[in-house]
Order: sequence, then C-alpha cells, then structure tokens
Amino acid sequence: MPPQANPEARFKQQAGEHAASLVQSGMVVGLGTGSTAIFATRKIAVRLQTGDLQGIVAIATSRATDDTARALGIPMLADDIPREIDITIDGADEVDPAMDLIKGGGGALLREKIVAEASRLEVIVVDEGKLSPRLGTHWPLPVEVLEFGWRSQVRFLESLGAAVTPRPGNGGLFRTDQGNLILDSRFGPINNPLELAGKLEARAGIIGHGLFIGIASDLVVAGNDGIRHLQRGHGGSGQQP
Ligand SMILES: O=C[C@H](O)[C@H](O)[C@H](O)COP(=O)(O)O
Repeated sequence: MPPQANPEARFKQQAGEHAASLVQSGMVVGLGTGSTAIFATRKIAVRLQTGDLQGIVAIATSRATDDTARALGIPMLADDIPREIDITIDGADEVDPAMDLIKGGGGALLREKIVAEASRLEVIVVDEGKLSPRLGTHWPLPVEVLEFGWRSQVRFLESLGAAVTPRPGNGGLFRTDQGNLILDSRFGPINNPLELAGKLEARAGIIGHGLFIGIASDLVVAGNDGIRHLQRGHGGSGQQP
C-alpha cells in the first residue's frame, strides 16, 4: 500500500508491515483485528500474490478480519484451530513497560485471546502513542459479559473501582462476535493487573476481559524514531525503549 499521509496511520502501517515480514512460508498465521493489524494482513496478502510467501494458512481473530482476509485471497483455517499457530500479529490499545496490554477497543478481545494463547509467537503492532507507563492510564478496560444479568456486572465492576460505560452499538448496545456485551470499565492506572484479572476471571457472567498479561512475545512499535522490535526474554525483554 502507498504510505499513509497522517503520521499515526503511517506508524500503524510501518508496524503492521514490519511484522508481516516475520511470516515465513508454510506457517500457520493468526490475523489480528483493528486498524494496525489490518496493515499486516494486507501485506501478507501482497506477499502471497507476488510469490514471496507460499503455503501459509491463517485464522482470524474476528469476523471482520476473516471477511477481509478471505476477500484478499488468504487461505483460512477452520474456526476450531486444528493446528498450532506459529505467529499471530495483532494490535493493542495500551502497552505498558512489561509488555502487558489492554486490548478490545474493537470488541474482538475474546477471540484475540484464544488465538494468542494458541500461538507460539504473539507479535503486537502499535504506533508509539499506545505506549503507557501503566495500563488503564489512557484506556478503559473492555469487559465482555453475558447479556443475562449484565447490570449486576456493572455493579460488580463499580465495586472494584471502575466507572463503567456499556459500549453503544447499532441502535442499542454493541454486540461482540459471540453476541455478548462490552462494559468499558475505566479504572484509571491499574496497580496490579494480575490481581484484577483474577477477580474478573472468577466472576460468573464475565466472559472475557482485555488484560493480556504475559501473552505478547514481541512488540513492534513505530514512531518518530523509526521502528523498534522488542522480544520478551531477549535482552531488554518486556521493557519499552
Ligand atoms: O478488539 C480490538 C483489538 O484488540 C485491537 O487490536 C485494538 O483495539 C487495537 O486496534 P487499533 O490498531 O485499531 O488501534
């Protein structure tokens, strides 16, 4: 694709396209969701068309990405993830210095986490505006809940200190690909993401949340200083530049 004019979009493009270059022939590839990951998906399609890449199969983290990937001619796997995923390239809303994430701005958090946890490499692609000293500083935490009893989840999240906004959607409330609701929960800077994740995971009716802790293996950040690629456990592991 020609370079984007707007700097933020250009950084997203650079990060996404850089990550697409990590995909090798024969790999099983997870395709992320959002305005950054889409650049990786498009670049993978171009590499397939030009013969630079051969024999890959992909799995999408959302219906939207699945539709786009199929339209671009990328061979897609069945939804039951019959094989281990070699590499997934996905975006994030906020990234802290430990390479932990808030995801789910597009509502795809549950499928994204399922695909990430089935992946050998989880490569996160962001523009530098997503870097944050502490998760929750800039972004509410998306919490996916079953429609049944959802107002009780609002009260529960409020009891944990969040200001909660049910995510609006077409003429009502937003629906995830699974038909669930999203409660955008503004906690402010989260002191202990692991502890919060544990409380959310123990609650019946909460189907998923956007805290991705210890899941990203790689972080590709694009910004004014160029593209930086960090790997967990390889020098500078998990620390932002
Ligand atoms: O549900 C959506 C995903 O977690 C996205 O990867 C995340 O919101 C980042 O999206 P974008 O690259 O459009 O900022």
